[in-house]
Amino acid sequence: MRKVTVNTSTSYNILIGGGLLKQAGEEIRKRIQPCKAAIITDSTVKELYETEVRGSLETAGFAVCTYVFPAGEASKRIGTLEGILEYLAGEEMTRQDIIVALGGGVVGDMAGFAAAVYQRGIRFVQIPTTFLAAIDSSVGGKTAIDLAAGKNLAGAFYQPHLVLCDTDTLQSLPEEVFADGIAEALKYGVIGSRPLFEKVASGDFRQELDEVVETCVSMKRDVVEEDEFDTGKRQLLNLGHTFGHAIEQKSHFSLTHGHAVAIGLHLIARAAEAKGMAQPGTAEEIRQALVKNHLPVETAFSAAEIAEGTLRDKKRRGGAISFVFPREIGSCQIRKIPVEEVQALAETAMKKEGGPL
Ligand SMILES: NC(=O)c1ccc[n+]([C@@H]2O[C@H](COP(=O)([O-])OP(=O)(O)OC[C@H]3O[C@@H](n4cnc5c(N)ncnc54)[C@H](O)[C@@H]3O)[C@@H](O)[C@H]2O)c1
Ligand SMILES: O=C(O)C(=O)C[C@@H](O)[C@H](O)[C@H](O)COP(=O)(O)O
Ligand SMILES: [Zn+2]
Repeated sequence: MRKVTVNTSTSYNILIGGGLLKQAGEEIRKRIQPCKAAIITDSTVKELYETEVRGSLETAGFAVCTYVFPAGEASKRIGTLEGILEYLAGEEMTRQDIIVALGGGVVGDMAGFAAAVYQRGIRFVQIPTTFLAAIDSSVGGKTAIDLAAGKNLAGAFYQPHLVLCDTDTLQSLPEEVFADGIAEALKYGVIGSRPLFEKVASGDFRQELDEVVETCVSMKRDVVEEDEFDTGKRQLLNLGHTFGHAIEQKSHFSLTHGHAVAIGLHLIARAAEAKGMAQPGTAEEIRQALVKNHLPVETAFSAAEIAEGTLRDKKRRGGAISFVFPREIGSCQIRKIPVEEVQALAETAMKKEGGPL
């Protein structure tokens, strides 16, 4: 088992390894006295892993109840949050009890936000079951729901008490869901590690999953410890997300987060290169890595539509939005772009000799 420690407003461990689900109860009991534990999960993950986690918690002395909502991004909304909060109240959960978020990023973001606001905050444990959640969303304390206007527009910074990543659960992921995580893993590579980028780009790292998860969460840990509340360096983790979130929202969330980030990553690399900010060849290397891993690199939305969606980004401050631009694979910079120049930036990203991309 691998262990990464995160020292933020609260300190917690990320445990990574095969077979951890059956140790969940024991690992949680090492940190939290037996109490009531509400497992929050989605309809798909419930069928796969809830029984094992419930059994492990009960053996360790926890009294377990489970709340299930329909799988998918469409559930990451205020109605689901209300359902969870009313359920917790109906179960008479108190501040000494815990939430266990069992699932992908949607479950983690939803359950984390519920934990942040229920009785003004109860402890929660993340048990990620997608590659994306394992390397990214379960760590760092961003919790959120979507609004009709855009992605993650209501939420809280609220750190988990423990992250338990059983990498065996990643075996049951459909390929396209696994690929969502690959987009975020490539993002980490572009932000700060060419070796990671090359390993993930090769598509040949399934035998080294634990190591890849550890590398990614360690990179995220380093950034989040320095800037927990996203006022500076943490914005690097938004590489590919500024256009990506706009595309995701414009698709009415029919495009998954990871797939939208893949397109956003390619577009911003093209823009950086066209503006002379990135080493020539960077965008093509990113494009090839994405295509090799069956991720999209283009969108049918226009530059005007993407720019319009981008205006609601949380990195906007008045008349400017911060964008993360690659310099080369392994190095990025944050630059402010005036709102009125965002559409031109999107046009530059989409322009191709002889016509638009
Ligand atoms: N908080 C953060 O820092 C952060 C970081 C990145 C992404 N996110 C958010 O995460 C969400 C995307 O997360 P995701 O890609 O995990 O999507 P998801 O949670 O919707 O999971 C994708 C699908 O996989 C299914 N699934 C989950 N685990 C499975 C397993 N082991 N086997 C088979 N099927 C399984 C789910 O039921 C779902 O249908 C987005 O809402 C995004 O905004 C948050
Ligand atoms: O943890 C972060 O910080 C990130 O930016 C990670 C992203 O992968 C993630 O999608 C995050 O939820 C986006 O943050 P947001 O603040 O733009 O909603
Ligand atoms: Zn993301």
